Amino acid sequence: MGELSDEKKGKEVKYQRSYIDVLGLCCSSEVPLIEKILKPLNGVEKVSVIVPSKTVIVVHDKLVISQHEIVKALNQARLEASLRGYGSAKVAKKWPSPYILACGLLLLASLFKQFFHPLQWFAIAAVLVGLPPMVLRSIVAIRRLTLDINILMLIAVGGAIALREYSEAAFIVFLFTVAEWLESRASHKATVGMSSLMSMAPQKAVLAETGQVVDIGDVEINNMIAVKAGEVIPIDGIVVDGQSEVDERSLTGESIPVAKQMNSLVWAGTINIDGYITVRSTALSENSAVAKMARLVEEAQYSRSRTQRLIDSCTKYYTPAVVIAAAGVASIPLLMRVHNRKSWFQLALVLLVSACPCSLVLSTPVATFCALLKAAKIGLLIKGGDVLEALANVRVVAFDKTGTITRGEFTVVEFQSLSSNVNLHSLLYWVSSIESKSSHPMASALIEHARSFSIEPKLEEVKEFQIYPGEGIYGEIEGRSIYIGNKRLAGRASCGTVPNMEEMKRGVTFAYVFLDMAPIGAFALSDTCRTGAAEAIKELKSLGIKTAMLTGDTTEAARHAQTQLDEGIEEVHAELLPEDKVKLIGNLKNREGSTAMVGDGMNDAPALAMADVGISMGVSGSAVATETSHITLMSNDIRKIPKAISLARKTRSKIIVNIIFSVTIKAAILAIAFAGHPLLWAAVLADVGTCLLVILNSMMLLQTRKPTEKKCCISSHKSVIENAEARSPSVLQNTAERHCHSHCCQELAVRAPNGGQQHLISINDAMNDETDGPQKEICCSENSNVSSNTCKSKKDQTNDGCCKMKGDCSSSQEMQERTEVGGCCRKESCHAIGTAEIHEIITE
Ligand SMILES: Nc1ncnc2c1ncn2[C@@H]1O[C@H](COP(=O)(O)OP(=O)(O)OP(=O)(O)O)[C@@H](O)[C@H]1O
Ligand SMILES: [Mg+2]
Ligand SMILES: [Zn+2]
Repeated sequence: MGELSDEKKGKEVKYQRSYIDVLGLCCSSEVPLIEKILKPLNGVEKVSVIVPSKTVIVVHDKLVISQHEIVKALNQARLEASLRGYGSAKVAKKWPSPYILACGLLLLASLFKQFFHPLQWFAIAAVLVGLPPMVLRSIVAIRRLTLDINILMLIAVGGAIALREYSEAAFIVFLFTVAEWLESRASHKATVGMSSLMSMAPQKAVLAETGQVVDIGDVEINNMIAVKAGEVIPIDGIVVDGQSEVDERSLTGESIPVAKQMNSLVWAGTINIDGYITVRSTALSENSAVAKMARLVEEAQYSRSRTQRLIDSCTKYYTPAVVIAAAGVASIPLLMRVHNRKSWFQLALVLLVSACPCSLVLSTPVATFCALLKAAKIGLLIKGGDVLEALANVRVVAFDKTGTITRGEFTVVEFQSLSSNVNLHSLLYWVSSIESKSSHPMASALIEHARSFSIEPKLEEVKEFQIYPGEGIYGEIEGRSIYIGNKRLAGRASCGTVPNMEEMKRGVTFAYVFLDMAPIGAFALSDTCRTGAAEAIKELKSLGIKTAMLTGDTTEAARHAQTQLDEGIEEVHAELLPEDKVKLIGNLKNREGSTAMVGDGMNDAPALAMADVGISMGVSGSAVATETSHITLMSNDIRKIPKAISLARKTRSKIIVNIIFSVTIKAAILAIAFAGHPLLWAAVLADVGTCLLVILNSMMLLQTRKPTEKKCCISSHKSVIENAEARSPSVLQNTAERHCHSHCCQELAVRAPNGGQQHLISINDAMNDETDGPQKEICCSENSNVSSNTCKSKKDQTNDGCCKMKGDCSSSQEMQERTEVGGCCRKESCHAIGTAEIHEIITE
């Protein structure tokens, strides 16, 4: 075993993954060519070609073949390959090459041949200027025995010249080269997105102890890494020293910075905004969340969707069939000596040009690629085009409750002993010690509860620990066999009757503690719904999708959540075992059609696998759930689910439009040709034009509409800070800490008129609420963009969170990073974000 893993490790070190930009990759018909060039090379392990972004990914043995040798091999075939370094996306060719321009000018001149006949020779010159790259690529393709678009075009040009239609020949060359340039420009955006995803984490890290800069590949688990303000965190890990705000947008798609202190988890590729932190690495660089994400997006490229497979298998026959037909149309009239041989020959050429299936071949992968990229940007990891297709067809979405609809952050509302022989103290001690071995969300609440009574749980005292999924846990402590869980567990504990805990607050989760065939304790916990859960359900409904809740929790807890969601969920099933969830998903699939399941826990994995689309929660969610699922929500925001479904549906319609477009245009050109008007230039224009339009149409998926929820509450901060300060500073402090610790206004505390009770509402509700002014105060006391330690003291902070005077900055080192804005200093990075957001509010 040890030997095997050593070997594997050696392999990982030896193999390198290189990203190569190939500008000359214009059509998917060139994929086999690239594979034929690279696969036979010694040391090349795997080649994958991503057409939409013109990227070739090569896994190779760096000792046998270097990156530069691979690039050289591609360049020998005139593929304009170049190595992509870290963080550098290739620059799109802004201007067409001088050859293309010269070709165009000569062609233009030749069009005036009516006035001056010798001008027709300019067309020949145009062909000669524009042709060389096509010829060189054709030669390579012929040598590799592949038929590619360059060869087809070359034959068409030759044919046009043979027919003495020089302008036509020049036109083909010009159109073809211009289209290629336009395509590379169009796909530039996709390429940038792709490479930014793949090179999000830096390649170097600074060791905290020595200050030494090392290659990220050499960082081992449990190394201490120093990350300065403004730097990208290079590795996944735990903060062991310092505190900071981290921008996790690259991973979760959330624009709100997250506060990190001791023991917080941080991820590679996220940006440390304003503090100096030391991070203990918890994963090797190649296993970081971002590396996994990049690998998944990458793999999603070669996992072809059903539509794509269908198209690919059609075009496999289409091209040769059309080429053979063209040969027939050209040669048979020649042999039969029919009189209008010229028009038959023209028809053959039109057929030949139409044999290129590029727009049809590109119709699905480009749209899929753009959709996956877009999804990754908003924090949704979708594992392939097939998933996207399935998602577009979803009719029902089923949710797990704890940790999915609710936060999974329980608080103990009641804890009592049911037996006169057991005092509360020992009961709490036993329960908390056994729960220390569980990772269930209830466990941490129970442990906290015990600690609040100064009882320290002792993990090491627990023997024979066991988990009963959907029921509870079992453990032995101080020689006692204790079961903790719901009433199902009574059977295991051989306890006949379970007391009906009417006195426990209704509508919350409750559970029992059993010892020696009798219930000795009972406790009740509560949990609240996630921000945006109700909204997500509402949005799903507006998309015509049914929702269901499948929970292992009590009926009361399920009802409680349902009430919080405004009775939005159509089907609620409670007190389920993991296998019941699987059965119910099966039922839903039969009854309603395509079903998605959203869950977080390890016990949800079977249901996730059973569903047509399994969606798991969070980078920090259970690993099993993440592995089994088809989609991972990088942030725990379930509002991303309706977004994902809309995206999938949009992608589906883009693909349909692309296919219809490609097929009808090609069919029209062929029909016109067979009807007696073989227009060669139109055929070429249709071919390159549809290709381009398919790409542009798909790229529209990448467009970002500014989401309204991004509105931040700087203006509302102000009013609240002012109002609260006017009343009492402690109110402000309190509100800040209780509700606004996550920096911005995901949630706002709203004070009722006359200083009544506070309650929480979501930012959207607050923004949408028309009533404004004195009756309502929206708060989020601290400025979201400026960390609280910006100024030496809170008093020095102005309403929008900056320090009044430069001298108020807390340290000279920090001062350098600040800029002076309107007489106050704040951090440069904050300043940038701050202005952007203020601006947004003003314009709205
Ligand atoms: N560690 C534990 N301590 C106490 N009770 C437990 C524990 N684990 C599970 N239980 C009991 O089992 C029930 C269901 O377990 P679990 O939460 O794992 O199911 P689930 O299907 O994931 O439900 P949910 O929809 O609430 O996430 C819990 O409500 C609780 O009563
Ligand atoms: Mg669960
Ligand atoms: Zn084509």
